Order: sequence, then structure tokens, then C-alpha cells
Amino acid sequence: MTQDELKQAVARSAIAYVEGDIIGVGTGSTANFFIDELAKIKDRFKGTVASSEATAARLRGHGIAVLDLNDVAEIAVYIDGADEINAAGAMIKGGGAALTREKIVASVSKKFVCIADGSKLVETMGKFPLPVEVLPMARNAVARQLEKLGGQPKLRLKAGTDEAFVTDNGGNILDVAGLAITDPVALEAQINQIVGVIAVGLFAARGADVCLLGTPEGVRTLTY
Ligand SMILES: O=C(CO)[C@H](O)[C@H](O)COP(=O)(O)O
Repeated sequence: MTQDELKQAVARSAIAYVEGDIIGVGTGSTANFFIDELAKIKDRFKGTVASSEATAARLRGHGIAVLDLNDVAEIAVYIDGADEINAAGAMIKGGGAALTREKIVASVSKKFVCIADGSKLVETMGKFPLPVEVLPMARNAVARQLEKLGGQPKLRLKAGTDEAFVTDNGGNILDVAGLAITDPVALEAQINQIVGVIAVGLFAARGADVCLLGTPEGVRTLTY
């Protein structure tokens, strides 16, 4: 099976977790497969809250309503991919640059269902460089603080240019290599304290409740 077929399989399995009137929807290639599956059952719910402009556009393209989070009191379930996930359900996210809105939508959702191909399950997180969204004026100051934590931050660039990538929120992203994340909850709290950080792509204090992991033998369900 290809990685895309594994992603498609978990996206299909995630439909069983759809509940409530409003669905929280993540960002990335796995989330895109999920959106395509969600479109098939769009008469079963009222609308969605999207974690990025790209996700909102794909949902609207399927004729699915996208609501402003300010108009939503409660989300029963948030479904999203991950760049890495560990045995406790802590994740690295943000490869697709949507970490801040993903964290916000996840924080108001009762259940977080992570959908990922099997390659994302790791023992110790940090091989995937940790994305940190920062205010542009603070990016060098934050980078120096991240170096003190043992990381090697690198400014994410717009593909094919040497200009800084700009997120949906007007932020920049530092991708931090070289961190062996043995205590994800503590590191998340520590990075959140750095002035100029908008959000860190460590989802540990609020990790996944369920992970649907695509493997060649079928979809494995991990619960936390
Ligand atoms: O956090 C994310 C976007 O900000 C994605 O969930 C993460 O990058 C995984 O992406 P993909 O499903 O394409 O492997």
C-alpha cells in the first residue's frame, strides 16, 4: 500500500467518529482525504470549523458550511493528521503551517481523533523538526531562546524563494531540529513561555484521545 492509500484508509475510518452538529477539521494531506469522505455524509451535520484557509476552501468546494469559531459554543470532535505521534498520544504538528489554528480548534473540541499513516508513530518525538509559529519581529529573538533549549531553529521559507513563509495569521515559522523530546508536556510549556511565540507545534498537554493509524495490515486504533 502507498502512503496515500494508508492516509485514505484512516480518513475513511474516521467517519465513524463524526458526531454532533459541528465538526472540527484539520489541515494537510490526510485531513484532505478526510474532507473528501466527510462530503459524502454532509447531510448528517450542520457545519464545520476549519483549522486553515486551505481547509476552509476545500470544505466550501464540497458545499460544506464553514463557521467562525466565535459563533460556535461546542465542538464534539476534531479530526486532524500529525507529523509525529507517540505512545501517549502527544503529537508534533505544523508541517502544513496550520499549528496555531489547529491548536485552537482542538482546544475547544471534546475529542481529538488523530489520523495518520503508520510512519508517524514514534518512540521519541523530535526527528521531525518542531514547528514554532512566531511574530515576525521576534523571530531572531525567539530563535536564540530555542537554541538555548538545544534546538537548531531554521526559518521556514516560501517554496522556491528566500523569503520567509507567512502563515494564515501573519506569523513566521521556525522549524526546530535536534530536539529529543523526552518530556513533551514540559517542553511545550517551556516554549509557550518564550515571548514572541504564537504557538508551538507540540500537542502534549492536550494530545489525541484516539489515533487511527494506517498500516498495511489495516487501520489500528490507539486510545489514550
Ligand atoms: O499539522 C499539520 C498541518 O499543520 C498536519 O496535520 C501534519 O503536517 C500532517 O500532514 P499530512 O497529513 O500531510 O501528513
